[in-house]
Amino acid sequence: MSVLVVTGTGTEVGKTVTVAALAAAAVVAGRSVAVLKPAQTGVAGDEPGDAAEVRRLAGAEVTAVELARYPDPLAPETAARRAGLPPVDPGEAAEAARTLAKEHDLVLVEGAGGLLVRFDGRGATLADVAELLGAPVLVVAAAGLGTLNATALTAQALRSRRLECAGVVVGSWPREPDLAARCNLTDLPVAAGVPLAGLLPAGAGALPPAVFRARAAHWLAPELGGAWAGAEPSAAGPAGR
Ligand SMILES: Nc1ncnc2c1ncn2[C@@H]1O[C@H](COP(=O)(O)OP(=O)(O)OP(=O)(O)O)[C@@H](O)[C@H]1O
Ligand SMILES: C[C@H](N)[C@H](N)CCCCCC(=O)O
Ligand SMILES: [Mg+2]
Repeated sequence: MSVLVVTGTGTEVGKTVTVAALAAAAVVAGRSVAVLKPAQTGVAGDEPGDAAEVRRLAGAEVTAVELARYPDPLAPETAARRAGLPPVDPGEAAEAARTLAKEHDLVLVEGAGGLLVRFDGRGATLADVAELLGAPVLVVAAAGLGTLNATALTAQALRSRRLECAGVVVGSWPREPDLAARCNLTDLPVAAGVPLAGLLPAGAGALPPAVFRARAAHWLAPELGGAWAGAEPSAAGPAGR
């Protein structure tokens, strides 16, 4: 059983849809999968969060676990404080992942926002969870101008904590990539110091789940359980290839 922590260079970069693709490729390959979202913010009541979205796209075989949710769409520390609720403890998050790893071939842990977003008043972050687990961290990045700096900063933060970076994935590859995006196919791995390990085509999250599951492996490199050979998604978009 293995645990993979998934962070991003920020929020809204495509972590959830990337986690869903990782889960789908593993399910299709006959592996058991759990997704853990330690801190879900910006959802209230019984609204579906990221873990539920992963299960919707990757299949009901996926075990989806959320440790805490807070209504304000903010960093978990801030959202917990404003809600008067206890923050997520990184030790509890790591223990939850270990427990899931006893019964699943693959456990995917999705952060909230970027790597150093605070969980609690002590400044604990997803990096602390990864350190406690000794788990590699996959970085999900944006495609276009600005992503090189954000990716390099995230990779540097991982290295400074002696955390293994499992690669960088572009969370939403545009149908008509501009000059910066096209150059980033070469420059992103240099900025990150690790290989480019996948491209999620823009719109992938909106595909019918059956199509998403059938295509997910094409978007991820073999080291992530996929069959992506480095080509850009076809212009036909995520459904086509
Ligand atoms: N490849 C994609 N296909 C379809 N929609 C996408 C894709 N990437 C991102 N989005 C959309 O952008 C929004 C943010 O994506 P996503 O939820 O994956 O971000 P995130 O990095 O997981 O954010 P958070 O920090 O809240 O977890 C969502 O509404 C999602 O539908
Ligand atoms: C609400 C959002 N979708 C995420 N769940 C939380 C993102 C926190 C980002 C904090 C920050 O980097 O400014
Ligand atoms: Mg998400």
